[in-house]
Amino acid sequence: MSLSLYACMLILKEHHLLKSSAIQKDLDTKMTDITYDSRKVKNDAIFFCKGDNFRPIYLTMAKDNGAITYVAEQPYPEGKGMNAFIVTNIQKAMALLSAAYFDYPQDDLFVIAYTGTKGKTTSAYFTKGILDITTKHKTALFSTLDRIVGPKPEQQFKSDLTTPESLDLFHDMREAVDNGMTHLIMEVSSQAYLRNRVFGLTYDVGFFLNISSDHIGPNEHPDFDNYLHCKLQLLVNARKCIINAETDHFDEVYAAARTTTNPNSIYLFAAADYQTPQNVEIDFRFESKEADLGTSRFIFTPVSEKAQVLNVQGDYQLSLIGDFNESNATAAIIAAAFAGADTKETQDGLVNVRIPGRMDTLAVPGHGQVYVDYAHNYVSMKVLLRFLQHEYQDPRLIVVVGSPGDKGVSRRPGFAKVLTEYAQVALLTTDDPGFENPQSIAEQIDKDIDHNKVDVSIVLDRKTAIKQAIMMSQPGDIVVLAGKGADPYQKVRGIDTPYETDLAIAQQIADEL
Ligand SMILES: CC(=O)N[C@H]1[C@@H](OP(=O)(O)OP(=O)(O)OC[C@H]2O[C@@H](n3ccc(=O)[nH]c3=O)[C@H](O)[C@@H]2O)O[C@H](CO)[C@@H](O)[C@@H]1O[C@H](C)C(=O)N[C@@H](C)C(=O)N[C@H](CCC(=O)O)C(=O)O
Ligand SMILES: Nc1ncnc2c1ncn2[C@@H]1O[C@H](COP(=O)(O)OP(=O)(O)OP(=O)(O)O)[C@@H](O)[C@H]1O
Repeated sequence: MSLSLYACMLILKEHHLLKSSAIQKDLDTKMTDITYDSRKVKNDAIFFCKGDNFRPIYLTMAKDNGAITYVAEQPYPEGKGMNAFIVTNIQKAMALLSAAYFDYPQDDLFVIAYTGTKGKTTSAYFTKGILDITTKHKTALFSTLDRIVGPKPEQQFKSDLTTPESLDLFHDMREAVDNGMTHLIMEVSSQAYLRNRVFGLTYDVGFFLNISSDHIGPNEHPDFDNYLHCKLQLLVNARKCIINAETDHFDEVYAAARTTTNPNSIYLFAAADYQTPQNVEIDFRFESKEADLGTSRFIFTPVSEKAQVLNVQGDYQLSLIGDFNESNATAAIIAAAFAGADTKETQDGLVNVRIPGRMDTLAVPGHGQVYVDYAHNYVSMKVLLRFLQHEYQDPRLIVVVGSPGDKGVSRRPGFAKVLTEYAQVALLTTDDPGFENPQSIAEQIDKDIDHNKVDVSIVLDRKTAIKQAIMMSQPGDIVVLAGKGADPYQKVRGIDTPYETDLAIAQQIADEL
């Protein structure tokens, strides 16, 4: 892979990003490496000076390590003797130049993108389950949990971000294409738009699943409007837009899709009995059928004329319980159908999908049923606890939960509200405290809980909290270990401190009984 100075110049000018340039060599000079990390620079690299924590010394290091060109929002004396592109927006410039450097790998992939406050990972894994059959394992996945760029085990690794930095995104797409992948399913976070990680990227099919208050705070979005605005950008950049008609702010979501997409390419889905306030026509419906505590069953029906051509009507079964997962699976069926899946592949692909940390369950002899779930804001906890309350017919709900530090501050009153509404016992504990004091986070949740309704204790050591919750539970009770999912770490003061996982701890406690 390579990129010439001339190509950089053209791309930056075309997008009105170039403020000035300093060219030391022939414009045909090619850069044969690309990075934003001085520690990774190889000879003849193009280096991006970006980020809140960028220091000019990194440019010196990059130059010493062989970078010949830098891109930045301001000129740096440290870059003397290098080619320089000074741009108005480094994140946009990096996205555009990375796409070009990696030779536009998105053009060789059918790209399915999911955004939404909740359900992205689940929908993405459901879609992968189906398309692995349809494409014979030629489907890549960029999710919060895993990045899968090929069929071999060494082509699968853990993600650090839901949506990677643009340079990494296009790099991994190129790897996927070179590994023979034909399809890509990706989760797109609101941060990805805020930070221009997906600037210039168009999706074949883009999904808007839902929106609820989250990710607002000093290191995230300034307010809800900004959060919604960023999420809507996915629809503006999708060739086909699929919207969960039951989402909050439906009017704004639908309007965003229509700004760039013909209504013929916009599809809505909803539960069988859901009526959109404006009487907009629903294209796909799903209807729950009788389920047991291990499986969900539902009927999926394309109802509009334009939806019926997809021909994936049928009865579907999931190994992942939770009525919200039927909505997520509906999205996956639509995505897979647009990618060419038929009903049989879809049924076979969905039935065995399990996602680490989503509705994992464990029966503890002599005690309650344990659920480990990644629910970590008001809405996701509410749908989870409401579902368990309904399925188990008003059991005693014992919930172990904490709220992360440095972000998502609105989750704290949200947890207090949902615990008051549904739980009988709450053990407030530690969940990625970061640079905050976990005791103080727990107290912030605790102060808004109605103590007449919920028996609350603060047990900061998460393992101890889990043990106490399980040991106090009686047969018939439900113990919910919420928020961490399958995370094998606690983020403490900038360090991912190893953590055994909620499920492993629960299993260990059960084994020791
Ligand atoms: C706020 C945010 O988006 N920050 C991301 C961003 O950081 P940044 O651009 O500010 O870069 P930085 O970490 O300040 O580092 C400065 C630069 O110096 C470079 N450097 C550093 C050291 C050195 O020796 N040499 C060197 O060149 C670094 O490579 C970097 O380019 O780029 C980094 C990658 O280069 C990301 O790791 C980082 O994500 C942070 C850690 C993060 O946690 N982000 C969260 C909020 C996030 O994006 N979450 C969403 C999900 C939430 C949602 O649903 O909205 C996600 O998509 O994951
Ligand atoms: N459609 C949905 N509506 C509400 N809650 C949901 C929905 N789907 C999943 N959840 C809840 O949210 C949790 C996280 O689900 P999932 O990982 O699929 O979402 P996500 O959008 O990827 O989340 P995040 O951005 O936090 O990583 C689940 O464990 C479940 O409790």
